[in-house]
Amino acid sequence: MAATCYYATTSMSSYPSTNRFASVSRTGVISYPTPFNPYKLDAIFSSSLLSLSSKRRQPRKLKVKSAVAPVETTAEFDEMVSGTQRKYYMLGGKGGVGKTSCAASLAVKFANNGHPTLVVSTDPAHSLSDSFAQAILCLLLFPIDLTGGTLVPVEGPLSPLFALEINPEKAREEFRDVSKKNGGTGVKDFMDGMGLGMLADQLGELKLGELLDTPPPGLDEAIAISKVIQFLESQEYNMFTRIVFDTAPTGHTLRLLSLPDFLDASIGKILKLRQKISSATSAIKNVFGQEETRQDASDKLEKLRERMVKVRELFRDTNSTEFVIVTIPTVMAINESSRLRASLTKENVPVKRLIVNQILPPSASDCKFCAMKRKDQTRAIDMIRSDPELSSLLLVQAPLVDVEIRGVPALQFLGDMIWK
Ligand SMILES: Nc1ncnc2c1ncn2[C@@H]1O[C@H](COP(=O)(O)OP(=O)(O)OP(=O)(O)O)[C@@H](O)[C@H]1O
Repeated sequence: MAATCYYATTSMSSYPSTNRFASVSRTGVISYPTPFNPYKLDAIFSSSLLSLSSKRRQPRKLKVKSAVAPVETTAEFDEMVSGTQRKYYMLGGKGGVGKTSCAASLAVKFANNGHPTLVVSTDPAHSLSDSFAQAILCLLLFPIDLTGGTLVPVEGPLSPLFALEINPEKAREEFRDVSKKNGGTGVKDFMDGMGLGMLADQLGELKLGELLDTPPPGLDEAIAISKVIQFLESQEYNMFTRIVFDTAPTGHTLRLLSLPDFLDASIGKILKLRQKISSATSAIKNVFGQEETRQDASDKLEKLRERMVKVRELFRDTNSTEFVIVTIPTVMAINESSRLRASLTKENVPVKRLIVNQILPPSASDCKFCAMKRKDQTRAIDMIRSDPELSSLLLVQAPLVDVEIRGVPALQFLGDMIWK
């Protein structure tokens, strides 16, 4: 069926041409986002904006033969932005679907709507720096980059926006050091030497060596998140009212969800064991003079356990946290999203929104490739509507744009299309 639409003719290579990408209502009327208005400063630094000089012309009427006709839903951004109490948004999904772009665009949108915001990447393969095109700014303006575990200001939004990339290796080392001191091979050797073989066997059961040498996937992220929570509790960071997490791909996230329970139990056992060792060997320890070090390690381990419990609680707190699933309109990605939702439900993690990213924009004249692709995407979107895990979620559609999303103006533009 033919539908009337407006088609803004601009050069394919110029960034603002993305305003051709529109949403299609049930009745087939296509509406376009508000005109793009980049910041001047960012325009200087962001390579994606070098071609801003091309002129935008007035839209003209065209007839469109076919287009993916998704049900028009909004992300209900009003609800996300309301209130000044702190809220956490975790964006996750299959690798490469656009988690970082969506997370960064949400962070920019929050900051532009009055929320001092922090966006954190806990994905071992960070791309937050790339997304903000911050490396360019770093070289010119800041002596630091996002990867150093330091909060980096992101220039452009109306309210403060900071970005942080956690170094998972460092976080893991911290855990390893603490655990080794308290229950790892050091203690085992010590106990063996003291003829406490039975307790040593119990340690063996915990497979502590394995845990420390080849940490379970998700451990890095759990520790990284717990560290973020830890420093957000300090007064210095009270100002942040929105925290956006760009999480690692699905598999990691799922393991992360069950990890706090596992670690909680393991660390709990280690601590109990530590108490047993303590009473059995107090006389010997006094001779060795190690009591203080061990107590210190015990305290650290206990703190780590508490932080893990907090991560678990945070993920499940409906009042302050939401997990947003990001996907693309392919059968494989949607199947994975469905499994992710099922696991999140099982773990009592609140999910309300599903972002379907990279939807082909409507076009007046599809080539064969585009027509096929569009059909494929329509089929995939239909799958969502009949999927028992996904159909109840708010389905938010994000168009595929013709340039890479890099830099604050680009993220703002994407954000204005997704977070409405
Ligand atoms: N709607 C979109 N239109 C065009 N390009 C997009 C869109 N969304 C994301 N991209 C591009 O796709 C690539 C991957 O995006 P992004 O890094 O956000 O994905 P990711 O899910 O975080 O990836 P990873 O799992 O590797 O961390 C980037 O080059 C990004 O610019």
